[in-house]
Amino acid sequence: MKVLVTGGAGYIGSHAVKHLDESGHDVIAVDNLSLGHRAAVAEHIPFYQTDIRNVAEMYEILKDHEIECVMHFAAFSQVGESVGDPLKYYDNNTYGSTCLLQAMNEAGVKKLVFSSTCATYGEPEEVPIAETCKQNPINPYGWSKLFVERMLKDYAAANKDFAYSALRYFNVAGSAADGKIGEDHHPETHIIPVILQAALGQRDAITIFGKDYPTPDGTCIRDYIHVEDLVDAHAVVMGALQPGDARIYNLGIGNGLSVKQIVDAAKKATQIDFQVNDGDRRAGDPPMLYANPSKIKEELGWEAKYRDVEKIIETAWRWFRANPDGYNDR
Ligand SMILES: NC(=O)c1ccc[n+]([C@@H]2O[C@H](COP(=O)([O-])OP(=O)(O)OC[C@H]3O[C@@H](n4cnc5c(N)ncnc54)[C@H](O)[C@@H]3O)[C@@H](O)[C@H]2O)c1
Ligand SMILES: O=c1ccn([C@@H]2O[C@H](COP(=O)(O)OP(=O)(O)O[C@H]3O[C@H](CO)[C@@H](O)[C@H](O)[C@H]3O)[C@@H](O)[C@H]2O)c(=O)[nH]1
Repeated sequence: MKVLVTGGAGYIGSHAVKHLDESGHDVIAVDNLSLGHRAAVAEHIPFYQTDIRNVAEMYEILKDHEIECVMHFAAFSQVGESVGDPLKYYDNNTYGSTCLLQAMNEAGVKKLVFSSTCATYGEPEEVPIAETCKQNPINPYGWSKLFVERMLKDYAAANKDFAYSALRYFNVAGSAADGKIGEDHHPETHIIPVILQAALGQRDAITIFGKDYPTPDGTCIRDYIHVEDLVDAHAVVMGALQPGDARIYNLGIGNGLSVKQIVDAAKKATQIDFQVNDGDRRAGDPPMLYANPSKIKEELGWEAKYRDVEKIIETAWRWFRANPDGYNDR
């Protein structure tokens, strides 16, 4: 299929571009490089440094390449930042997706796979979280994505030949197994890369944000899925999309792990006893998020291959040790 990946130079988008290319699809990448890295996209892949809010340019790219499906990763995604600067999130994530849909509409592109998030569930009424769980975000980031889900539902209702999927990711981690690409965020806020920076000596310590949550060890619980499993699920979902489809899936493993458990797993994976400090809660963090991942397994036969977080951390550790300065472009 001819696929355009937005946010293709970012962490997950670059893994999607690589996976689609290696699976024989015709893939092109768009990224404004506000956070992404040109070197994360292989030279032979057509790349456009374009903002998704530029409808005219996006229209031209979609038309020129006769794109059949868009995988839409471009967004800002830091929960804490979204609490302090909500307009930044509504502008880029919600309005940006509106612009993208306008360009797709004009260019006649009928398929979209959208990066949603388990942050749309807020503090879920029950865990594990099924897709039917009420969506009630507790931070602007989650709202900025939930609005897009709603917009897609309304757009699909008005355009019966349109097909889309909203994939609600839990916490994405790890790096390509062949070590070619990895995670490089500035600033880095995600727990696993922050820990690995501490293990490399680039940080004095890591801080656990809150030990007084209503969880067994008092730290927040999340569900960590390997980035290569995640992008594989995208390709499977894309292949299943038929006109009129609205496929909503959780992408997680279904295994809730606390921040303390992640710290312990990282100490084992790295064999380094980095310093761990206790800190206050971070604004906007729900105590417990983990998936019921059975819907995608039942409907499409897909499930994650990486089950062990230590193995996931090992792939990230390999990338961090080989590339201590990431793509070295900041
Ligand atoms: N990382 C996670 O754990 C996680 C979990 C749930 C959902 N998500 C979602 O997955 C997607 C990708 O996340 P990521 O971790 O790869 O983030 P990332 O920051 O590494 O990648 C996002 C990319 O989008 C680009 N971008 C941002 N705004 C743009 C715009 N207006 N026009 C063009 N390009 C733009 C950035 O330059 C960056 O390269 C996001 O939509 C995020 O909300 C991520
Ligand atoms: O230095 C740190 C960083 C994080 N945490 C904690 O670790 C957990 C995971 O945090 P992080 O890695 O920042 O991920 P989340 O805040 O859970 O958000 C990620 O996962 C969400 C889905 O759960 C996505 O929607 C977001 O885009 C993505 O950033 C949270 O409890 C944090 O409070 C710490 O204790 N110390």
